[in-house]
Amino acid sequence: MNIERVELQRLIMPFKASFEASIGRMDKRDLVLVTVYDTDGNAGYGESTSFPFPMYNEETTDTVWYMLERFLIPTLLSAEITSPEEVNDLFAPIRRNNMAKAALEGAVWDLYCKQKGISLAVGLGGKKTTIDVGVSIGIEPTIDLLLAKVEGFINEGYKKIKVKIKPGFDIEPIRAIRKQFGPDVPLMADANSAYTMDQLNILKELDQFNLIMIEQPLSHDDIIDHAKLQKELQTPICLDESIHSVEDARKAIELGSCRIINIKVGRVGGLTESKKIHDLCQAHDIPVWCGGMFETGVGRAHNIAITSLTNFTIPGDTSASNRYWVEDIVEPEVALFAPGVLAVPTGAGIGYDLKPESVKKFLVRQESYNRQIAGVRE
Ligand SMILES: O=C(O)CCC(=O)c1ccccc1C(=O)O
Ligand SMILES: [Mg+2]
Repeated sequence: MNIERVELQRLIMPFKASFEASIGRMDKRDLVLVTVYDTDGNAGYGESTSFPFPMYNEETTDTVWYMLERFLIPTLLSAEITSPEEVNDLFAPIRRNNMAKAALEGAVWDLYCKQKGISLAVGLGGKKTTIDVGVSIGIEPTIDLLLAKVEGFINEGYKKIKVKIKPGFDIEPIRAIRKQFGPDVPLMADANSAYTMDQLNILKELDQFNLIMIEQPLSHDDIIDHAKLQKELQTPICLDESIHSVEDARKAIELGSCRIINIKVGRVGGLTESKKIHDLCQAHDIPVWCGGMFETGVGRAHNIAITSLTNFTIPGDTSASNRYWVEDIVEPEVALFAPGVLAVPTGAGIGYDLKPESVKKFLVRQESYNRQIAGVRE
Protein backbone atom coordinates (compact mmCIF):
# COMPACT_ATOMS: atom_id res chain seq x y z
CA MET A 1 0.00 0.00 0.00
CA ASN A 2 3.09 2.28 0.00
CA ILE A 3 2.36 3.74 3.41
CA GLU A 4 4.98 6.40 4.05
CA ARG A 5 3.94 8.52 7.00
CA VAL A 6 1.50 8.62 9.91
CA GLU A 7 0.38 11.80 11.61
CA LEU A 8 -1.27 12.03 15.04
CA GLN A 9 -3.30 15.04 16.08
CA ARG A 10 -4.88 15.40 19.50
CA LEU A 11 -8.11 17.39 19.38
CA ILE A 12 -10.28 18.69 22.21
CA MET A 13 -13.82 19.42 21.05
CA PRO A 14 -16.51 20.76 23.41
CA PHE A 15 -20.02 19.29 23.17
CA LYS A 16 -23.06 21.49 22.67
CA ALA A 17 -24.32 20.19 26.02
CA SER A 18 -22.89 17.82 28.61
CA PHE A 19 -23.90 14.14 28.57
CA GLU A 20 -24.35 11.99 31.65
CA ALA A 21 -24.24 8.19 31.79
CA SER A 22 -23.92 5.87 34.79
CA ILE A 23 -20.13 5.94 34.23
CA GLY A 24 -19.90 9.73 34.58
CA ARG A 25 -20.55 13.09 32.96
CA MET A 26 -18.82 14.17 29.76
CA ASP A 27 -18.72 17.65 28.25
CA LYS A 28 -16.07 17.29 25.54
CA ARG A 29 -14.22 14.82 23.35
CA ASP A 30 -10.48 14.48 23.73
CA LEU A 31 -9.39 12.33 20.80
CA VAL A 32 -6.54 11.28 18.58
CA LEU A 33 -7.07 11.89 14.88
CA VAL A 34 -4.87 9.58 12.80
CA THR A 35 -3.85 10.32 9.21
CA VAL A 36 -1.98 7.71 7.14
CA TYR A 37 -0.26 8.96 3.97
CA ASP A 38 0.96 6.93 1.00
CA THR A 39 3.81 7.86 -1.37
CA ASP A 40 1.31 9.34 -3.86
CA GLY A 41 -0.05 11.83 -1.31
CA ASN A 42 -3.34 10.01 -0.62
CA ALA A 43 -4.51 10.43 2.99
CA GLY A 44 -6.63 8.03 5.08
CA TYR A 45 -8.31 9.12 8.30
CA GLY A 46 -9.25 7.40 11.54
CA GLU A 47 -10.10 8.54 15.05
CA SER A 48 -9.74 7.11 18.54
CA THR A 49 -12.96 6.60 20.49
CA SER A 50 -11.33 6.58 23.92
CA PHE A 51 -12.29 9.06 26.61
CA PRO A 52 -9.78 11.02 28.72
CA PHE A 53 -10.61 8.74 31.68
CA PRO A 54 -10.74 4.90 31.87
CA MET A 55 -14.40 4.57 32.97
CA TYR A 56 -15.89 3.06 29.78
CA ASN A 57 -12.97 0.74 29.12
CA GLU A 58 -9.36 0.72 30.29
CA GLU A 59 -8.05 3.01 27.56
CA THR A 60 -7.61 6.77 27.71
CA THR A 61 -6.56 9.39 25.14
CA ASP A 62 -3.05 9.32 26.65
CA THR A 63 -2.72 5.52 26.47
CA VAL A 64 -3.99 5.57 22.87
CA TRP A 65 -1.34 8.12 21.88
CA TYR A 66 1.35 6.14 23.72
CA MET A 67 0.41 2.80 22.17
CA LEU A 68 0.24 4.30 18.70
CA GLU A 69 3.58 6.07 19.01
CA ARG A 70 5.48 3.35 20.84
CA PHE A 71 4.13 0.14 19.27
CA LEU A 72 1.42 0.36 16.63
CA ILE A 73 2.82 2.96 14.22
CA PRO A 74 6.32 1.37 14.27
CA THR A 75 4.72 -2.03 13.61
CA LEU A 76 2.74 -0.69 10.66
CA LEU A 77 5.63 1.31 9.22
CA SER A 78 8.02 -1.63 9.34
CA ALA A 79 5.63 -3.90 7.45
CA GLU A 80 4.65 -4.04 3.78
CA ILE A 81 0.94 -4.68 3.55
CA THR A 82 -1.28 -5.03 0.50
CA SER A 83 -4.66 -4.89 2.24
CA PRO A 84 -6.10 -3.36 5.43
CA GLU A 85 -7.24 -6.84 6.49
CA GLU A 86 -3.60 -7.61 7.30
CA VAL A 87 -3.46 -4.91 9.97
CA ASN A 88 -5.55 -7.00 12.38
CA ASP A 89 -2.99 -9.86 12.20
CA LEU A 90 -0.10 -7.41 12.41
CA PHE A 91 -1.46 -5.98 15.67
CA ALA A 92 -2.63 -9.31 17.14
CA PRO A 93 0.52 -9.95 19.25
CA ILE A 94 -0.09 -6.62 21.03
CA ARG A 95 -2.75 -7.33 23.62
CA ARG A 96 -5.94 -5.28 23.98
CA ASN A 97 -5.61 -1.52 23.42
CA ASN A 98 -8.38 -1.95 20.86
CA MET A 99 -9.25 1.72 20.49
CA ALA A 100 -5.64 2.59 19.68
CA LYS A 101 -5.53 -0.24 17.11
CA ALA A 102 -8.86 0.73 15.58
CA ALA A 103 -7.87 4.38 15.10
CA LEU A 104 -4.88 3.37 12.96
CA GLU A 105 -6.58 0.44 11.23
CA GLY A 106 -9.51 2.66 10.27
CA ALA A 107 -7.15 5.16 8.67
CA VAL A 108 -5.52 2.34 6.67
CA TRP A 109 -8.97 1.15 5.49
CA ASP A 110 -9.84 4.69 4.34
CA LEU A 111 -6.51 5.03 2.53
CA TYR A 112 -6.92 1.64 0.83
CA CYS A 113 -10.38 2.50 -0.46
CA LYS A 114 -9.13 5.86 -1.75
CA GLN A 115 -6.29 4.10 -3.57
CA LYS A 116 -8.86 1.78 -5.19
CA GLY A 117 -11.32 4.59 -5.86
CA ILE A 118 -14.15 2.85 -3.98
CA SER A 119 -16.21 3.90 -0.99
CA LEU A 120 -15.33 2.50 2.42
CA ALA A 121 -18.83 0.96 2.56
CA VAL A 122 -18.22 -0.94 -0.70
CA GLY A 123 -14.70 -1.87 0.46
CA LEU A 124 -16.20 -3.46 3.58
CA GLY A 125 -18.80 -5.35 1.56
CA GLY A 126 -21.72 -3.11 2.50
CA LYS A 127 -24.86 -3.29 0.41
CA LYS A 128 -27.16 -0.63 1.86
CA THR A 129 -27.28 2.83 0.28
CA THR A 130 -29.07 4.44 3.22
CA ILE A 131 -29.12 3.52 6.91
CA ASP A 132 -31.75 4.08 9.58
CA VAL A 133 -30.30 5.76 12.65
CA GLY A 134 -31.22 6.41 16.24
CA VAL A 135 -30.01 8.71 18.97
CA SER A 136 -28.62 8.23 22.47
CA ILE A 137 -29.86 10.49 25.28
CA GLY A 138 -28.03 10.95 28.57
CA ILE A 139 -29.37 10.99 32.11
CA GLU A 140 -31.14 14.33 32.48
CA PRO A 141 -31.51 16.30 35.72
CA THR A 142 -35.30 15.90 35.61
CA ILE A 143 -37.81 13.68 33.83
CA ASP A 144 -39.38 16.76 32.20
CA LEU A 145 -36.06 17.72 30.63
CA LEU A 146 -35.65 14.14 29.41
CA LEU A 147 -39.13 14.17 27.86
CA ALA A 148 -38.34 17.44 26.06
CA LYS A 149 -35.18 15.89 24.56
CA VAL A 150 -37.03 12.74 23.52
CA GLU A 151 -39.70 14.86 21.82
CA GLY A 152 -37.10 16.86 19.89
CA PHE A 153 -35.39 13.73 18.56
CA ILE A 154 -38.69 12.01 17.70
CA ASN A 155 -39.56 15.14 15.71
CA GLU A 156 -36.27 14.83 13.81
CA GLY A 157 -37.40 11.33 12.84
CA TYR A 158 -34.74 9.31 14.69
CA LYS A 159 -35.72 5.64 14.39
CA LYS A 160 -34.58 4.53 17.83
CA ILE A 161 -34.51 6.38 21.11
CA LYS A 162 -31.88 5.08 23.53
CA VAL A 163 -31.92 6.44 27.03
CA LYS A 164 -29.28 6.00 29.69
CA ILE A 165 -30.42 4.51 32.98
CA LYS A 166 -28.85 3.94 36.39
CA PRO A 167 -30.25 2.77 39.75
CA GLY A 168 -32.65 5.48 40.87
CA PHE A 169 -33.20 6.74 37.29
CA ASP A 170 -34.73 3.77 35.50
CA ILE A 171 -38.37 2.73 35.95
CA GLU A 172 -39.77 6.25 36.32
CA PRO A 173 -38.15 7.86 33.26
CA ILE A 174 -39.03 4.88 31.06
CA ARG A 175 -42.61 4.88 32.35
CA ALA A 176 -42.85 8.63 31.68
CA ILE A 177 -41.60 8.25 28.08
CA ARG A 178 -44.08 5.44 27.38
CA LYS A 179 -46.90 7.48 28.94
CA GLN A 180 -46.12 10.62 26.95
CA PHE A 181 -45.17 9.13 23.57
CA GLY A 182 -47.07 5.85 23.55
CA PRO A 183 -46.21 2.19 23.06
CA ASP A 184 -44.93 2.48 19.48
CA VAL A 185 -41.87 4.67 20.02
CA PRO A 186 -38.83 2.43 19.39
CA LEU A 187 -37.26 2.68 22.81
CA MET A 188 -34.32 1.04 24.58
CA ALA A 189 -32.31 1.55 27.75
CA ASP A 190 -28.53 1.46 28.26
CA ALA A 191 -27.23 0.85 31.80
CA ASN A 192 -23.46 0.86 31.14
CA SER A 193 -23.01 -1.94 33.72
CA ALA A 194 -24.73 -0.10 36.58
CA TYR A 195 -26.63 -3.14 37.95
CA THR A 196 -25.89 -6.49 39.58
CA MET A 197 -28.04 -9.61 39.91
CA ASP A 198 -29.05 -8.29 43.35
CA GLN A 199 -31.20 -5.79 41.44
CA LEU A 200 -32.98 -8.44 39.37
CA ASN A 201 -36.35 -7.07 40.52
CA ILE A 202 -35.74 -3.67 38.92
CA LEU A 203 -34.50 -5.24 35.70
CA LYS A 204 -37.56 -7.51 35.61
CA GLU A 205 -39.81 -4.49 36.13
CA LEU A 206 -38.43 -3.03 32.91
CA ASP A 207 -39.98 -5.97 31.02
CA GLN A 208 -43.42 -4.29 31.17
CA PHE A 209 -42.30 -1.41 28.90
CA ASN A 210 -41.72 -3.44 25.75
CA LEU A 211 -38.19 -2.10 25.23
CA ILE A 212 -36.39 -3.16 22.05
CA MET A 213 -33.55 -4.22 24.33
CA ILE A 214 -31.67 -3.43 27.50
CA GLU A 215 -28.01 -2.72 26.84
CA GLN A 216 -25.20 -3.93 29.13
CA PRO A 217 -27.11 -4.10 32.41
CA LEU A 218 -24.41 -6.05 34.29
CA SER A 219 -20.64 -5.89 34.72
CA HIS A 220 -18.42 -4.78 31.85
CA ASP A 221 -16.44 -8.04 32.03
CA ASP A 222 -19.32 -10.45 32.48
CA ILE A 223 -21.05 -12.93 30.19
CA ILE A 224 -22.07 -15.49 32.82
CA ASP A 225 -24.53 -13.44 34.88
CA HIS A 226 -25.88 -11.90 31.68
CA ALA A 227 -26.76 -15.42 30.52
CA LYS A 228 -28.59 -16.05 33.81
CA LEU A 229 -30.33 -12.70 33.54
CA GLN A 230 -31.42 -13.26 29.94
CA LYS A 231 -33.27 -16.40 31.08
CA GLU A 232 -35.22 -14.25 33.57
CA LEU A 233 -36.12 -11.47 31.12
CA GLN A 234 -38.42 -11.23 28.13
CA THR A 235 -36.60 -8.11 26.92
CA PRO A 236 -33.56 -8.97 24.78
CA ILE A 237 -30.21 -8.18 26.38
CA CYS A 238 -27.70 -6.40 24.15
CA LEU A 239 -24.02 -6.55 25.05
CA ASP A 240 -21.75 -3.55 24.54
CA GLU A 241 -18.80 -3.38 27.00
CA SER A 242 -18.45 -7.19 27.32
CA ILE A 243 -17.63 -7.82 23.65
CA HIS A 244 -14.06 -7.06 22.51
CA SER A 245 -13.64 -9.58 19.71
CA VAL A 246 -15.35 -12.14 17.52
CA GLU A 247 -14.25 -14.76 20.07
CA ASP A 248 -16.09 -12.89 22.85
CA ALA A 249 -19.15 -12.72 20.60
CA ARG A 250 -18.98 -16.46 19.91
CA LYS A 251 -18.85 -17.28 23.61
CA ALA A 252 -21.65 -14.87 24.52
CA ILE A 253 -23.88 -16.33 21.80
CA GLU A 254 -23.05 -19.88 22.89
CA LEU A 255 -23.91 -19.08 26.52
CA GLY A 256 -27.07 -17.16 25.65
CA SER A 257 -25.75 -14.00 27.31
CA CYS A 258 -27.50 -11.73 24.81
CA ARG A 259 -29.86 -11.72 21.82
CA ILE A 260 -28.41 -8.58 20.22
CA ILE A 261 -24.86 -7.21 19.93
CA ASN A 262 -23.76 -3.58 19.77
CA ILE A 263 -20.69 -3.33 17.54
CA LYS A 264 -18.40 -0.40 18.32
CA VAL A 265 -15.49 -0.33 15.91
CA GLY A 266 -13.09 1.08 18.53
CA ARG A 267 -14.07 -1.34 21.28
CA VAL A 268 -13.40 -4.39 19.08
CA GLY A 269 -10.14 -3.16 17.56
CA GLY A 270 -11.19 -2.08 14.09
CA LEU A 271 -13.30 -2.57 11.00
CA THR A 272 -11.98 -6.03 10.11
CA GLU A 273 -12.94 -7.40 13.54
CA SER A 274 -16.29 -5.56 13.33
CA LYS A 275 -17.00 -7.31 10.04
CA LYS A 276 -16.13 -10.69 11.57
CA ILE A 277 -18.52 -10.10 14.46
CA HIS A 278 -21.19 -8.96 12.00
CA ASP A 279 -20.76 -12.15 9.95
CA LEU A 280 -20.79 -14.44 12.99
CA CYS A 281 -23.92 -12.79 14.34
CA GLN A 282 -25.61 -13.02 10.94
CA ALA A 283 -24.94 -16.78 10.87
CA HIS A 284 -26.56 -17.09 14.33
CA ASP A 285 -29.58 -14.83 13.65
CA ILE A 286 -28.29 -12.26 16.14
CA PRO A 287 -29.04 -8.74 14.87
CA VAL A 288 -26.37 -6.10 15.36
CA TRP A 289 -26.25 -2.32 15.45
CA CYS A 290 -23.48 0.23 15.52
CA GLY A 291 -22.81 1.92 18.86
CA GLY A 292 -21.57 5.49 19.12
CA MET A 293 -18.79 7.11 21.13
CA PHE A 294 -19.53 10.79 20.37
CA GLU A 295 -17.46 10.57 17.20
CA THR A 296 -16.44 13.49 15.04
CA GLY A 297 -17.44 13.27 11.39
CA VAL A 298 -14.45 10.99 10.76
CA GLY A 299 -15.59 8.28 13.18
CA ARG A 300 -19.20 8.86 12.15
CA ALA A 301 -18.22 8.14 8.53
CA HIS A 302 -16.58 4.86 9.60
CA ASN A 303 -19.74 3.96 11.52
CA ILE A 304 -21.95 4.72 8.52
CA ALA A 305 -19.75 2.55 6.29
CA ILE A 306 -19.84 -0.49 8.60
CA THR A 307 -23.59 -0.04 9.16
CA SER A 308 -24.12 -0.53 5.40
CA LEU A 309 -23.56 -4.28 5.98
CA THR A 310 -26.83 -6.20 5.85
CA ASN A 311 -27.04 -7.62 9.40
CA PHE A 312 -27.01 -4.11 10.89
CA THR A 313 -30.79 -4.35 11.05
CA ILE A 314 -31.34 -2.23 14.17
CA PRO A 315 -30.83 1.56 14.01
CA GLY A 316 -27.57 2.54 15.73
CA ASP A 317 -26.30 5.55 17.69
CA THR A 318 -24.90 7.35 14.62
CA SER A 319 -26.82 10.62 14.76
CA ALA A 320 -26.05 13.70 12.64
CA SER A 321 -23.03 15.92 13.36
CA ASN A 322 -25.29 18.56 14.89
CA ARG A 323 -26.29 16.16 17.70
CA TYR A 324 -23.03 16.99 19.53
CA TRP A 325 -21.10 19.54 17.49
CA VAL A 326 -21.49 23.22 16.83
CA GLU A 327 -18.82 22.71 14.21
CA ASP A 328 -17.65 19.31 12.93
CA ILE A 329 -14.22 18.71 11.37
CA VAL A 330 -15.58 17.24 8.12
CA GLU A 331 -17.41 18.60 5.12
CA PRO A 332 -20.13 18.16 4.26
CA GLU A 333 -21.22 17.63 7.85
CA VAL A 334 -23.06 14.40 8.57
CA ALA A 335 -26.71 15.38 8.09
CA LEU A 336 -29.98 13.46 7.93
CA PHE A 337 -30.87 12.65 4.32
CA ALA A 338 -34.50 12.00 5.29
CA PRO A 339 -35.99 11.90 8.81
CA GLY A 340 -33.96 9.34 10.78
CA VAL A 341 -32.02 8.29 7.69
CA LEU A 342 -28.39 8.85 6.65
CA ALA A 343 -27.18 8.32 3.10
CA VAL A 344 -24.14 6.06 2.72
CA PRO A 345 -21.55 8.21 0.90
CA THR A 346 -20.47 7.02 -2.55
CA GLY A 347 -17.22 9.01 -2.82
CA ALA A 348 -13.84 7.32 -2.37
CA GLY A 349 -12.97 6.17 1.17
CA ILE A 350 -14.99 7.65 4.01
CA GLY A 351 -16.61 10.07 1.52
CA TYR A 352 -16.13 13.18 3.66
CA ASP A 353 -13.29 15.71 3.48
CA LEU A 354 -11.41 17.03 6.48
CA LYS A 355 -11.73 20.77 7.13
CA PRO A 356 -8.15 21.78 8.07
CA GLU A 357 -9.22 25.13 9.52
CA SER A 358 -11.66 23.36 11.88
CA VAL A 359 -9.04 20.78 12.88
CA LYS A 360 -6.66 23.66 13.69
CA LYS A 361 -9.23 25.23 16.05
CA PHE A 362 -9.35 22.12 18.25
CA LEU A 363 -5.72 20.98 17.88
CA VAL A 364 -3.61 20.68 21.04
CA ARG A 365 -0.75 18.44 19.89
CA GLN A 366 0.62 17.08 16.64
CA GLU A 367 3.38 14.58 15.74
CA SER A 368 4.47 12.97 12.52
CA TYR A 369 6.18 9.59 12.04
CA ASN A 370 7.77 8.44 8.83
CA ARG A 371 9.14 5.14 7.66
CA GLN A 372 12.84 5.88 8.28
CA ILE A 373 12.31 7.31 11.76
CA ALA A 374 10.06 4.44 12.74
CA GLY A 375 12.95 1.97 12.67
CA VAL A 376 15.12 3.94 15.07
CA ARG A 377 12.39 4.98 17.54
CA GLU A 378 13.07 1.87 19.67
O1 LIG B 1 -22.28 8.52 20.29
C1 LIG B 1 -23.41 8.44 20.82
O2 LIG B 1 -24.31 9.22 20.53
C2 LIG B 1 -23.71 7.37 21.83
C3 LIG B 1 -23.17 7.69 23.16
C4 LIG B 1 -23.33 6.54 24.12
O3 LIG B 1 -24.39 6.01 24.27
C5 LIG B 1 -22.17 6.24 24.95
C6 LIG B 1 -21.37 7.31 25.24
C7 LIG B 1 -20.30 7.18 26.06
C8 LIG B 1 -19.98 5.97 26.60
C9 LIG B 1 -20.75 4.87 26.32
C10 LIG B 1 -21.83 4.99 25.48
C11 LIG B 1 -22.57 3.72 25.23
O4 LIG B 1 -23.13 3.47 24.18
O5 LIG B 1 -22.54 2.88 26.11
MG1 LIG C 1 -23.63 1.20 25.62
